[in-house]
Amino acid sequence: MNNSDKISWYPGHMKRAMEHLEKRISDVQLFLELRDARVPFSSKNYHFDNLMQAHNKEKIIIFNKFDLCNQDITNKIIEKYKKVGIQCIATSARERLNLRELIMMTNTYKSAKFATVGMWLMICGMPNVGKSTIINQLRQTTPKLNKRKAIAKSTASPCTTKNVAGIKICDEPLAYLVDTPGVMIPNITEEEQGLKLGLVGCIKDKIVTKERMLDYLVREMNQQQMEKYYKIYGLNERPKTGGQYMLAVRERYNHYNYETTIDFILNGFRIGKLGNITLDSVELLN
Ligand SMILES: Nc1nc2c(ncn2[C@@H]2O[C@H](COP(=O)(O)OP(=O)(O)OP(=O)(O)O)[C@@H](O)[C@H]2O)c(=O)[nH]1
Repeated sequence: MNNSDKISWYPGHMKRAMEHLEKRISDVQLFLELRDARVPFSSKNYHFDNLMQAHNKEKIIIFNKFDLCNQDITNKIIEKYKKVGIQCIATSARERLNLRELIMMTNTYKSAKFATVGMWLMICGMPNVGKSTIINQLRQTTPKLNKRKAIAKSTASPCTTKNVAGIKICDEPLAYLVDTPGVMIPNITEEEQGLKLGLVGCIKDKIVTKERMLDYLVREMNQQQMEKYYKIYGLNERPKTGGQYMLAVRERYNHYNYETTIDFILNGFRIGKLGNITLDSVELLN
């Protein structure tokens, strides 16, 4: 990642996203901050936290994509957060895990002001963490709403969530989503954070090079003693570097070029084929 990449990714997007959040902040009773459970700290946005504090707003942190992470680590983080009074929950929007529990959790924040009109929520999170998927799935958990078609578009590439204005996501307890899901743009200060966010698809591949991401991934998977990532491609030996891994997979599948192999591996990682992993360490909490 070079400086110009950092600059082009961050300020314009970030400014617009934050302006949008600020405009709607008074309409919202509770924010749902969606993070990718594979990067539970790297997908946090400090500007967002400052904004919440400045406006005295509460939030629930949702560690989504629980089906893809190291679940022991997520459980430890949740335990630690809860001890200091931070509300959080692990979900898998794809597998509809804990969505009803999430809605019940939001209900505990209901104040007298919102008693008859229901809860007004806003979902915020970095690109690709699953905002659209969770919105659509939340509606599916409500019997009367589940026959309607999806209202938020979900794709595997970052930055596709579009306006979804004031929609009902639950009948009992009554809950609405206010306006556009807030897309928080990462403020990347370290290369390692960029590599992690690139791997899970929160930032576009052109921002960090795919070769560096692959090298980082192999190092992490080796450090965590994972085996599935090479065995699944029929390799008997643990590769030492991303380059070694890529060459072995390319030879095995007879790919036409390196680019095809790298995309093949990165896509495999992103859908969880290479094994469950969390790239941030729980020690970052201390
Ligand atoms: N395995 C898994 N995949 C998920 C989960 N939630 C979402 N996805 C997938 O992640 C990708 C991105 O999901 P979206 O819902 O489009 O993410 P988003 O946050 O709305 O993305 P932007 O529009 O870029 O901000 C899609 O391919 C989803 O199917 C989950 O809990 N588990």
